[in-house]
Amino acid sequence: MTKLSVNINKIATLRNSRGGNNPDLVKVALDCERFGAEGITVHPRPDERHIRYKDVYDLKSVIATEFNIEGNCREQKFVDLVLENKPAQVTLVPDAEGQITSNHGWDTIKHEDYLKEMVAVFKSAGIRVSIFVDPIVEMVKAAALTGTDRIELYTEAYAHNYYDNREKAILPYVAAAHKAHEIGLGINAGHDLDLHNLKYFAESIPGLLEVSIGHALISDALYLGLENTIQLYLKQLKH
Ligand SMILES: CC(=O)[C@@H](O)[C@H](O)COP(=O)(O)O
Ligand SMILES: NCC(=O)COP(=O)(O)O
Repeated sequence: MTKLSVNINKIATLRNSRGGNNPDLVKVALDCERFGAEGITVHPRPDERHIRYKDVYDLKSVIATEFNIEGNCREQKFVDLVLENKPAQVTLVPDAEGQITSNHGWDTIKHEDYLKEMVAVFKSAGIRVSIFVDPIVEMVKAAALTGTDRIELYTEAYAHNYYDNREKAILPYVAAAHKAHEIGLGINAGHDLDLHNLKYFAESIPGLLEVSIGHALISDALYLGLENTIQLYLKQLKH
């Protein structure tokens, strides 16, 4: 069964817009768990425009499900943060500073040696590692050479092309997933997954272990309520 990890970046965006503690990020994380989320994802960025580094410490001490920290391991501050908090999983994402949102996966061929080094750093601290990649078979193959436990398939292209032709949009993901299985990598996925495109994705990707969803889920919660929204997302993952 695929686990739903709720990305709470957008809750922090809302909180930061007024400088106080409303909404309370920790409370929202705990409520997400209470409402059925099987993990909590955060993606602290160097400018701390949503998740602050301090939030990670606050969350780590209370989260009972799988805590997933995403970010760019080229930032030493990020590496230290992850090692000090020891989440269940770290997801390595190659974002440039100031980027609006993630827009590409790692070039695992070009950066194989570097990634191998970083994967070893996190794994020796007992942290499961996932590498964010585009759905390209060659990138999946090279990811395996780094020693990573999992890959996270970057699903923006799938989400973008879903309405046009979902059968075509899913093809590179199916090929990437088959390769990942063949070489023993676990599969996560995320970015722009939503209530419309999630079910077909989860049904089409065998052995999908986890999806992390933030933007659409938090937006849906404005209309549907957080508890109901989480239940609806969980329903899409049951097949
Ligand atoms: C790696 C990924 O796809 C998501 O974590 C995405 O980057 C969310 O980050 P923002 O909330 O900053 O857009
Ligand atoms: N790893 C993807 C993630 O955490 C959430 O991405 P999005 O749903 O906010 O696009």
